[in-house]
Amino acid sequence: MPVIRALSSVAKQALLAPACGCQPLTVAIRNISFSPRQVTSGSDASFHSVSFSETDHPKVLITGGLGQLGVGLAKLLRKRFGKNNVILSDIRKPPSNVFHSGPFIYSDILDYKNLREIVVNNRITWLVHYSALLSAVGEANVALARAVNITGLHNILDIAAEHGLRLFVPSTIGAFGPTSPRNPTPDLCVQRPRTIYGVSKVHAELMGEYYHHRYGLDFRCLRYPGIISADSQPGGGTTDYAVQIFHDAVKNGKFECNLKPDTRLPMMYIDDCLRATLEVMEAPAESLSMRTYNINAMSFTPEELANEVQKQLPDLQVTYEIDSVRQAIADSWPMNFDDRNARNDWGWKHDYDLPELVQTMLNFIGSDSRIAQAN
Ligand SMILES: NC(=O)c1ccc[n+]([C@@H]2O[C@H](COP(=O)([O-])OP(=O)(O)OC[C@H]3O[C@@H](n4cnc5c(N)ncnc54)[C@H](O)[C@@H]3O)[C@@H](O)[C@H]2O)c1
Ligand SMILES: C[C@@H](O)[C@H](N)C(=O)O
Repeated sequence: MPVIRALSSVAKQALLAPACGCQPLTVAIRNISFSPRQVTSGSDASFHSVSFSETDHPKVLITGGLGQLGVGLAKLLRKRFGKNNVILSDIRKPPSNVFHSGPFIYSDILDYKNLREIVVNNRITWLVHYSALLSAVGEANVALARAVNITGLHNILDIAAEHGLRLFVPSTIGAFGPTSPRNPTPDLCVQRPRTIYGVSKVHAELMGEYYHHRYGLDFRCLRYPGIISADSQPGGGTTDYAVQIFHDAVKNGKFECNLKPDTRLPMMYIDDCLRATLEVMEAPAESLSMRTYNINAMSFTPEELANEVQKQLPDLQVTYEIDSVRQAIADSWPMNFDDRNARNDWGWKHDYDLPELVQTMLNFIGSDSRIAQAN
């Protein structure tokens, strides 16, 4: 009998062992009983038992932090948790204002050991994973997008599970495709995106939820719409036109749009997006009936956006020169996003609709360019 018991225990361990064939590791964190990747030099049980207490400030690492969203998120989180509790990271060199505004560290998410070292040495408790190649640049470099968005995500998931981190990974309207209901798009429906970006984001949603159920990982994910910001540039997506129009309108009075005038997409002002991210990270686990939520604010077409901008800048001239890659992507994405679950579960509520968005963007960019002219 002891032999049978031993064999059945080995079989159980084998069944529970992750696909990478690593040894399972028992850690003293709520539900996590198995690590998905082997810790090479033996587990440090005392480290794992020092888990983040709800009364402490979290110690946050943001990957891919020098893109459109990371610097703004660091600013918001530093206001709440203290400057030194939020570390920005990226593979690019930070501009001097970012470098001097708080901790910055080099981190390539494809380097697993380097990531682990950063998490351990800085006693990280929250990880916000922003590194990615977006939809349009992803189509231009599928191999790199696959590496960063999929292999990189695997590193992040394993590190987060091993060290009991709360993990935020953004998804996107791009995680839906032409066979999804597009008007509106609910949280749960067919997801067959036709871009490497979308495929990698569906993969991230599913892997995060799987790690949550299998290893107890505290995975949280929001599907962002196209994000519009004044003081940071978008990184090569399909919704970038909705940022560029403001800069061109103020500087040149002319804008050439790369999407058709009637292409309707869900959009959000950056302050709403970053606040939603903080709110879902702080939401009590019991309030989350799902781990991946749609969030939305507004939906508009290039023509509707141009009309709203022209209320403030009547001389703006808009022409259309369609980019066939971006147009095909946009035509497969949601037109309206159904975010009722986020609103009901953890109280999501946006502040900015189209008129406030336009006013805020023009005020910001207008005052910026007046300052530049004066200098
Ligand atoms: N901006 C949007 O409209 C939007 C909408 C939906 C979802 N999202 C998601 O939000 C996240 C942040 O978006 P963003 O607009 O700031 O993206 P971005 O393209 O502006 O920035 C991404 C950053 O990732 C970094 N990066 C690339 N390869 C890396 C690597 N190997 N290691 C570490 N960093 C690497 C880049 O240097 C870049 O600074 C992304 O995951 C994106 O998919 C963004
Ligand atoms: C929508 C979002 O994921 C990004 N802005 C893109 O267009 O690729």
